[in-house]
Amino acid sequence: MDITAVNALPYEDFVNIFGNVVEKCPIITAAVWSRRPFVSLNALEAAISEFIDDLPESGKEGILRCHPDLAGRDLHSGTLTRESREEQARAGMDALSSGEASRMSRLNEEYKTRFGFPFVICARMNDKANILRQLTERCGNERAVERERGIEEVKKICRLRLQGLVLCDAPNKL
Ligand SMILES: NC(=O)N[C@H]1NC(=O)NC1=O
Repeated sequence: MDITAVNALPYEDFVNIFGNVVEKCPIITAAVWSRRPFVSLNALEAAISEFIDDLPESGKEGILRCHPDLAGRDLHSGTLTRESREEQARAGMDALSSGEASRMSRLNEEYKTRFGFPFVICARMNDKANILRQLTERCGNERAVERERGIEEVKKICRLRLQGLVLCDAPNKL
């Protein structure tokens, strides 16, 4: 799908195709549709980033709260979105040893209790060891630092999801 085809999409199709580039936040996709035409995929990504950056702190935290825990309940109950399932599987989150799983669960809870939103990291850019290390380290940060850090990770996840949709030849997605 090239950018001309993206720009030609009615909003229903645009939201159907791109609605989960930010996890469970189709409102962002619906909002940026009115910024068409995009000169490139980067311009679409930039429009999403700007929308997120313009949100108040509560909105940014709301985006983080739409993300499932890594190796959390949704993974075990099979209720992850397709995108998140693939990302978590690629980082080995579905194949943790019982020791790793309990450590991840304990740290995820500690993080959420401390900050009021879940730990978010771009799973496709990190392996299991790296995720556990970063989760441990980031538990020690300040809330404002983690809010911004989490949002940076959301943008990385978004970029890879957009690339997967637009750069791979997927006419059936239209
Ligand atoms: N909590 C969290 O980071 N979740 C996510 N990360 C990612 O790459 N996909 C997700 O669903």
